[in-house]
Amino acid sequence: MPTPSHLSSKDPRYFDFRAARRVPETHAWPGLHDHPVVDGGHSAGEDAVPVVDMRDPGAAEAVARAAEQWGAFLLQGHGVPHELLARVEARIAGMFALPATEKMRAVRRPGDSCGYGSPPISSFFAKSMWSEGYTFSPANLRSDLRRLWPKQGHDYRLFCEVMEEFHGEMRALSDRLMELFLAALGLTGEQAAAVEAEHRIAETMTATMHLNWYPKCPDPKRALGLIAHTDSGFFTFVLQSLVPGLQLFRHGPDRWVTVPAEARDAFVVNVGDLFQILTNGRFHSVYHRAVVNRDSDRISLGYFLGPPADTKVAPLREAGGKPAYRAVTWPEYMAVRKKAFTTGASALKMVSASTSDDDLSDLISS
Ligand SMILES: C=C1C[C@]23C[C@@]1(O)CC[C@H]2[C@@]12CCC[C@@](C)(C(=O)O1)[C@H]2[C@@H]3C(=O)O
Ligand SMILES: O=C(O)CCC(=O)C(=O)O
Ligand SMILES: [Fe+2]
Repeated sequence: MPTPSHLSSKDPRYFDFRAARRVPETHAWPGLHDHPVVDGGHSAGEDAVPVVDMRDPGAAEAVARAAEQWGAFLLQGHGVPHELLARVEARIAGMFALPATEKMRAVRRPGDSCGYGSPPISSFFAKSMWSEGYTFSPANLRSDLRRLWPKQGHDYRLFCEVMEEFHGEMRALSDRLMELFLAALGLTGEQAAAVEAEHRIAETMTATMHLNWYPKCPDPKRALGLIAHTDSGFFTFVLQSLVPGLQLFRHGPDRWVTVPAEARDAFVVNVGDLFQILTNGRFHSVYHRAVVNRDSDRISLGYFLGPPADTKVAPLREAGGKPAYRAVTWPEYMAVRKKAFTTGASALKMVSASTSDDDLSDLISS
């Protein structure tokens, strides 16, 4: 049967992770061990991944420290019920356990942000990752999910219901976290309300969900679950199963810090590139990757928040200092980042205030 033209040779349709007895060259990444890996558990001293408890009166200061120094933290006391998170995880596991032919009905088409298969970033690399992913928009949940379950049966209904409930909780939590971030910048409640009235940041934020499945791997030292990257939006909540695999990059000395996975129901919060721009560099995005292991599959969920596609993001006056970045929309930033991947440059540097209007529009359009 002819292969649909939108499938590349890297499409997971051609690779059965379950049957693999070794990691082939197509999936073997060089340079994975250039930096040591350390544990980021709570007793790890300066490598302990910061923890923020939203119920704590000192939460805003804890967010400020973590967002300035790490660009990431574990979030506890968020109020999203354990029982809901358990149902979400069970439904995700069920979705990834579908036969490949069924998952591939929803394959990501070129240029689409939603769909099944490798995440968009994979198109910039020659090697394939040891994972499958599924991206969808909670705003179009029912129609997006019909590509996966065209008959709209029992599994479709349960998946949609649980994801709608989860999205409801997460969208409300996103507003609360945005308030906490503004307080962390030093804004009083009144100033934060004025910022929101002027820019409508929290009100207009959009959510995208990306689910990751990292099958167990016969030779985890050669393979990579998700290539090192920064998230591009404002911030991301990551829910990881009890299997560790997420690593955060830290400088001085350069190392990967493994985020502990045993903290029941904690979300990892990653600061994204557009938030670095919005906060004028006060909070910085975090470079992170996911590794795989020999014994267990791993599942994670990313709930990505960012501005609507037509909204320019520029440094907030209230963040202080001379604006360090130019104003960009999310799609414009993605275009710059694409360019950066192909040239090895830094996308954030490319949108710094020192880039001229003309150079920026060249970068976006070319
Ligand atoms: C909202 C988004 C962020 C994301 C691109 C996307 O449109 C949907 C998938 C997201 C994801 C998940 C895996 C890593 C990542 C870099 C990628 O390729 O797809 C992120 C994107 C991002 O943060 O830029
Ligand atoms: O699997 C993980 O823990 C990280 C996932 C991630 O970074 C992403 O989806 O952007
Ligand atoms: Fe990420």
